[in-house]
Amino acid sequence: MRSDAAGGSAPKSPIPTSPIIEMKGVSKGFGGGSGERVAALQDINLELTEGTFTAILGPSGCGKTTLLRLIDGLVQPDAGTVRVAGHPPRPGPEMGFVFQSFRLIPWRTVRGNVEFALVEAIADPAERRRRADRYIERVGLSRFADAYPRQLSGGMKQRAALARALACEPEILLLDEPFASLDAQTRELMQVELMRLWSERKSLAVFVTHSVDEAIFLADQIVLMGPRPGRILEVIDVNLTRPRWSYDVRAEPRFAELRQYLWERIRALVLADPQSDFYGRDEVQSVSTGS
Ligand SMILES: Nc1ncnc2c1ncn2[C@@H]1O[C@H](COP(=O)(O)OP(=O)(O)OP(=O)(O)O)[C@@H](O)[C@H]1O
Repeated sequence: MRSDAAGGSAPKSPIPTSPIIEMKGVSKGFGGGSGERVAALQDINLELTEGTFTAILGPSGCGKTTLLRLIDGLVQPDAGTVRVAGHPPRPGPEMGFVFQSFRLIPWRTVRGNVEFALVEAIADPAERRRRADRYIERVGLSRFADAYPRQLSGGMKQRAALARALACEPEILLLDEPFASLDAQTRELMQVELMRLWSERKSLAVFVTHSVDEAIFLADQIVLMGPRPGRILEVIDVNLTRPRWSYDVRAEPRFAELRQYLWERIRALVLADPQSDFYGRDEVQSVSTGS
């Protein structure tokens, strides 16, 4: 299933081989409104290795979030197995989460939010503060460490949420459309910020997104999913040199090639999905995915 979509010619990035996350034959359904079971994911087989950044890309409702929830153990599969470092998954400090909606505690400051996430991992309050301040500094929020979430812009809130997740120094970082609510410019800046932070520790990262450009900019590999029930169609190696913020990666022929290939595939999936608002419509052809 792994593919080098449209025959990319860039050098391969060295991807280690030991799988940390393993999903075998995983299916998951939810109870529908009229009592029937609606299949969200079907026969998911996926291995994710140490130090890799994986983007999960696919149309709305294809099960991207459900796949993340299976990895963190908050959702259990109906069939198949999920293993994290050889064990059934369970939420804990080795897994960090970043959400689109930030989920900061409104009555705590930025520092208070980060420290709170460290309570279980670090018993000594002074050490906890040092760690929190280090990560707040890393995301460029030192001047706002004593600010409350309501005093921050969307981009700053997301940086605070990133600091909170990264301060726990997780082995696995799960990100569910973390930049979807940001304006286009802030979103691009946050993508670079995330890449800088991730490249320092290279935890295994799984990033859910609707954006083709975002997936290509960030990921070592893109898991392309199809809808209803959600299934993996293809795993594509990105094969673009890192760090990608240090040159105009979007002008690379490989970037354009991947972008066109992925957009064509997603467009075809959406047009063929009877439950999609765009089912059977041709005018979608000219719509750009943007970032
Ligand atoms: N707790 C739930 N109860 C009932 N149905 C659910 C639940 N969670 C997800 N679903 C259904 O499972 C399917 C997959 O949902 P999921 O949120 O994983 O998809 P997604 O690809 O992340 O969607 P989007 O891109 O729109 O955020 C959808 O049809 C959704 O309605």
